[in-house]
Amino acid sequence: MSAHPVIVAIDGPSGTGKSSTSKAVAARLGMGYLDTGAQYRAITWWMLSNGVDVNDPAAVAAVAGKPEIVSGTDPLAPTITVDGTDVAGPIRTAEVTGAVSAVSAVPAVRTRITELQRGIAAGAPAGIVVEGRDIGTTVLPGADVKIFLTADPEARAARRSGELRGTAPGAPDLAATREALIKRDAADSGRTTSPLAKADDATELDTTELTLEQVISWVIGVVEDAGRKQPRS
Ligand SMILES: Nc1ncnc2c1ncn2[C@@H]1O[C@H](COP(=O)(O)OP(=O)(O)O)[C@@H](O)[C@H]1O
Ligand SMILES: Nc1ccn([C@@H]2O[C@H](COP(=O)(O)OP(=O)(O)O)[C@@H](O)[C@H]2O)c(=O)n1
Repeated sequence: MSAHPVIVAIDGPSGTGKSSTSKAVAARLGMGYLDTGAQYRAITWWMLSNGVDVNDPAAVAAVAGKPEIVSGTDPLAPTITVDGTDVAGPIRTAEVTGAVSAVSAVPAVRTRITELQRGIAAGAPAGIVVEGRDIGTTVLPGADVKIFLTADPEARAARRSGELRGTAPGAPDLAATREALIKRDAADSGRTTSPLAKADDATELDTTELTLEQVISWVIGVVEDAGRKQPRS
């Protein structure tokens, strides 16, 4: 038994395997799971649905406190609602994907969502795997385990494109997906407030040549090692 519920932070750019890995690790270790990207997508969906100009940071900041975002943390059935509406599907549209970097760069949005994330992590009785862009650096700098996943843009675009083709008829082709992904990485890495970055004490894993199962096993190994090193209660 560890002294406190274990907190695992998994960061990295799009298509590196954060969501699939985090869900599987959490499920196998009996922990909670939080997709922070889904929360930024949810607030972006609300802005678009309410006619807010997502390219006007002041307009976004003025209403950043309005939507109530609730995340369910069961890794086998994660949920996300905005003001009680299930938005799991709508937050994955190309429109939301195209607007999310602008909305998530607004400091008032980040403050609000970061508070929400810290509350969820602090209230996770069995520990939690939290995935995103700034979890190890900003949201949970004291996390027990910090992992930063990377992969070549080609591999990431191919994975994302394959996924979109499976779920969204008329999805953009590989080149368009690659271009959109690189643009979003640059915006997320270049923003002033809490950019996408590897924490100094995070362990990096390049997943380009690895199967998902290999990545999952490696992360579980790192989490179990950290558990062994913790002081016993
Ligand atoms: N190591 C891997 N090898 C091949 N495909 C992978 C690997 N990791 C993830 N995938 C696939 O790539 C897609 C994107 O993975 P996802 O976990 O959503 O990445 P992220 O959360 O980092 O954007 C999914 O379809 C997933 O099944
Ligand atoms: N911790 C986080 C997580 C996501 N985000 C933002 O939310 C967007 C969507 O995140 P996501 O994890 O759903 O992205 P994908 O991995 O699905 O491509 C990112 O491109 C970032 O702009 C963020 O700013 N901080």
